[in-house]
Amino acid sequence: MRLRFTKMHGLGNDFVMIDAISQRVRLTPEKVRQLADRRFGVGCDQVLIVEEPTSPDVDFRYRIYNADGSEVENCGNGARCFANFVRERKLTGKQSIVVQTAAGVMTLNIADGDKVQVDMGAPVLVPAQVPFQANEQAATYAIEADGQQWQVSAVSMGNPHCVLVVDDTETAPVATLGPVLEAHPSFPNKANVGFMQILSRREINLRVYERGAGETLACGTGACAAVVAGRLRDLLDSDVVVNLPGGSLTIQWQGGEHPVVMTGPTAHVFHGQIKI
Ligand SMILES: N[C@H](CCC[C@H](N)C(=O)O)C(=O)O
Repeated sequence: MRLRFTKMHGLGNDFVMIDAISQRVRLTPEKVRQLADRRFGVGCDQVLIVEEPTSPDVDFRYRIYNADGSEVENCGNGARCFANFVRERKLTGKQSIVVQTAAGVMTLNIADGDKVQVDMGAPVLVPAQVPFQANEQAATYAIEADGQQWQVSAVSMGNPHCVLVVDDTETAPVATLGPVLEAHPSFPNKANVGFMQILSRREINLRVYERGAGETLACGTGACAAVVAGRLRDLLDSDVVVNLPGGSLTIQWQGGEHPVVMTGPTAHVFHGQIKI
């Protein structure tokens, strides 16, 4: 199959974007892994596919695959790139784009300049819906991992996140503890693991070991989940600058059922074709 694609990134979290409206696309998990492979393929953290909408009140269907071939519910940096991708390809001229992912429906708003603001919806904290194994909902949970006990928050932004507070993201055990918590039995669908350093009530440093992709330079849903976790612990205010290795995002959350709003840049790298 010959495939046209566009390579984009959000703060270095990189994507192969595929327009499945103007071309027939049949991707198996194996072909996703091949596309994502940084030596034998194009190379990316996630593959994002734009499809025709499945209902009249939605502009597009948006499928998200991790580099390991797993289909997932949501991708924050990907949503920003998606918004610019569909406008760049003149698939829409709207400022506000309604998309359906495996997690449900979300609205992408194009902010000024190259910044894109995304209403990521309200966080889900009920353990069974994250999903996370706990008898009752709490701001933090004690779990055993790697021979130690950790206080973690369990937050869903459509996709599951495990967030812990560390003294210094530079020295945090991301490479060793990340994969252990990603596959921890308390998270039946696995988890993206966020290591958050509190700089002030309005700024954090964050590193994320992503489910199905490993540590990435940035994670949009991870930034949202970290701010939610920080507010649940009363460590953060409602508007927070999140510094990731690839750059900074602005996350706003008023608490409760309010949506988490993420604003940040996107970048176009190149167009290409590949035979897979
Ligand atoms: N690895 C994530 C999907 C991509 C999320 C991330 N790239 C973002 O910007 O939110 C998961 O398995 O839920």
